[in-house]
Amino acid sequence: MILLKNVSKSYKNGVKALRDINLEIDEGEFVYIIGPTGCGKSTLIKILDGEEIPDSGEVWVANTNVGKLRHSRVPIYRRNIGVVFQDFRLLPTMTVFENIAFALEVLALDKVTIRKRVREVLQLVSLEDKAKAFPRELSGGQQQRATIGRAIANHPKVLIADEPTGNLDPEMSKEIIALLEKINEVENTTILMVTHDSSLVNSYKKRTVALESGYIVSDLTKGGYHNYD
Ligand SMILES: Nc1ncnc2c1ncn2[C@@H]1O[C@H](COP(=O)(O)OP(=O)(O)OP(=O)(O)O)[C@@H](O)[C@H]1O
Repeated sequence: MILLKNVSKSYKNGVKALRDINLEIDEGEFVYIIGPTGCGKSTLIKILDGEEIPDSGEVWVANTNVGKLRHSRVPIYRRNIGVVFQDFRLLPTMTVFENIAFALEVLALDKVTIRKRVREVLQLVSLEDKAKAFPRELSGGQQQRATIGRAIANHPKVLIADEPTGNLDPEMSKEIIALLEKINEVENTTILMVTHDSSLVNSYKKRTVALESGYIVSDLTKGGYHNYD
């Protein structure tokens, strides 16, 4: 599903954000990407969603050669990927239902199909009773669940969650991990969760790829990470 071959990326200021990255992630996998601040996690995400182009190497996501994607093809390619950030980014003037529906309306799907999928998603993220609520009326955890619902509405092949628990307390963080696991299982979505929270990674024992100074320093199938910072 995801394949990076000898990928390197430097910025104009000379910072080498990623160095010779080799990574293969199969369809349906759940993988944590962990590492200290500045290790290259965001750069990796930007390369996967076509926002940045690597200096060298190959990047394949869902049979698309992302590094070679023409600029005009990026929006269509991004339909394969759902991205969730730590700061939710829901539209404040729309209800939860409308926020999720909006992700499908831009794809010009018909109304009946949209309503059916939004109801299905609301059930999956356990927000059926909040369909008519506005984001400001929700707790942080509920807002993040709505954001995740919006990100998966279009059945993306890959869901990238960039520090999705960054603004949440430990209890809500657990809820979000449980939801991501459920989506991974029910929808068979390949999930990449970026975090710097080693305690979280160590309590869920899933494949964990650790980055440091732009290098992959470990890739362990049953988790495990020790931050030497
Ligand atoms: N647009 C940019 N221009 C120049 N340097 C950049 C740019 N974006 C990131 N960098 C640098 O590249 C390195 C990797 O940054 P990146 O944002 O990928 O790290 P990160 O692991 O996501 O960090 P954090 O956990 O703080 O978000 C850092 O040294 C950063 O300062």
